[in-house]
Amino acid sequence: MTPDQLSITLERVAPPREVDLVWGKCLHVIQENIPDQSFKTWFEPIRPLKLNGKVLTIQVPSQFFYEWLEDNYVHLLRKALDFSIGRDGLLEYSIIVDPGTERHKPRTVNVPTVKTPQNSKPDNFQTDPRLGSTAPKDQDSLQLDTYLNPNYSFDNFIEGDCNRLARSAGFAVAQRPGLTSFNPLMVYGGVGLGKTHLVQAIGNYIRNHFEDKVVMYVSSEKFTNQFINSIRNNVLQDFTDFYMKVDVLVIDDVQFLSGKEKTQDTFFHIFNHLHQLGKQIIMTSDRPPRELQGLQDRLLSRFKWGLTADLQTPDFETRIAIIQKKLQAEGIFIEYDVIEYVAHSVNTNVRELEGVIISLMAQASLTRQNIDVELAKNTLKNIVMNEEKEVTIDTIQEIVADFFTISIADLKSKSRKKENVYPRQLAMFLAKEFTDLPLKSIGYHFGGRDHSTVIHSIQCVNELMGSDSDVEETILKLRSYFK
Ligand SMILES: Nc1ncnc2c1ncn2[C@@H]1O[C@H](COP(=O)(O)OP(=O)(O)OP(=O)(O)O)[C@@H](O)[C@H]1O
Repeated sequence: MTPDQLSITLERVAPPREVDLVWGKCLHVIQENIPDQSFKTWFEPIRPLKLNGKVLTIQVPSQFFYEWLEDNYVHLLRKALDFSIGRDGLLEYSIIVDPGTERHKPRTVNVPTVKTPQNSKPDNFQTDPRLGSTAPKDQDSLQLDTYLNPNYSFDNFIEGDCNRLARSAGFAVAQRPGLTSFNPLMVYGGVGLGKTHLVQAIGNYIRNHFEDKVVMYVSSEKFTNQFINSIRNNVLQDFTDFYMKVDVLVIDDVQFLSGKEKTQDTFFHIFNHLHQLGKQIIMTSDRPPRELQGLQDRLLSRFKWGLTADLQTPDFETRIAIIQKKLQAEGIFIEYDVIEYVAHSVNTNVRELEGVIISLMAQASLTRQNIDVELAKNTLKNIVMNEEKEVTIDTIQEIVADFFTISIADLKSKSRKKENVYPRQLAMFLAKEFTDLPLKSIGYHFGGRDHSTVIHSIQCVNELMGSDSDVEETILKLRSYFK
């Protein structure tokens, strides 16, 4: 290296910032006082932002993260501040409220006791000046855009086989509203599978990329209430005029219009008017148009003019990706085996999956435990027990292990001993019968076996049942526990 190169290298090394040094001292104290795993989870993601006199500002990834620190580590943080700044040191949190847009919400906390959180302001619902509407300001008044939730975006909508068509059609519509052949775009699917998320993402995208376009998102329920109010207040013309002026109409849960003839008549006219003008119409429904009973045929036939795309239950890999995205948004780190366990166990819909993750975080916060598979199991057990009384794979394993007086560990182990193999095969057989889990997931719950082992076990039990009355009797007994 020549002296010139050396001097260049030296010039590039920035001196450490004071805030980094101070936070480094804090971390030193913290690391000495808590397990490595907790340190990694709760302190590594923190970024020191600035030091203003004795006030240290740190950036935390989410509201949840901040609350966790406050609930669990406030005394440790005080100790760390005493060491690095002194007893009059103060800590200020900067919370990332929306990771996508990097907005920050300052929140000052004088460790250990004084919190001065700034609550987010309620949405400022105003009538929209672009339409000159004079509708009164109540919850069913006519307002634009404000019903769009900015948290729903394409970026945080995970793509998988379950939603590929709907997502790409949605994205095409968002890029060229009214100009594709997907007009109307009808997205349908079961509860909690992302219909609202997807159509709101389309609305948000259009709003952010086409300033002049007026986007209206409304649930069919709200639309109906507005319609009824407009008749009551003798302003039906204002109501239809309002909707006929929008560029993009997103109407959620159209199955709700079922049986409401007058509302359907008005919607029909609005639909025709907008469609003729090349305005974009986007709808969701909990079932395909052909199954929408109580809707007029003339509406149903129009729903089919554009594209109808469905959302299916996400597969295992998509569930993993959804959980990871959710954790990332919350700024939480959870070991992969826990994520895998939850993804294997919750295969109904995304809302439920998110619910489990939130319960898990809450549970961990309340009991001050690390988020591990054991905690996930207990959380899931409680949710399932309370809400559905559904048979879970854990229950099956517990009952079968008890029945044969072997341990659950043996039931799941690789042991080839006869006294373990037979109960294991029976448990897999019952898991197939009583849960909706795919074979791959059942195998996963039995020590990570693959789906062909599960098929083999089920075949063995079927054969034994036909040839051995004791086996048949055992199965009858075991079944009775789950019915
Ligand atoms: N593909 C996905 N990627 C990320 N999050 C998703 C995805 N699908 C759904 N979600 C999340 O799951 C939750 C439920 O989704 P959403 O409310 O859009 O479902 P829905 O189909 O409209 O349900 P409902 O029929 O009850 O109205 C939301 O928090 C949403 O963000």
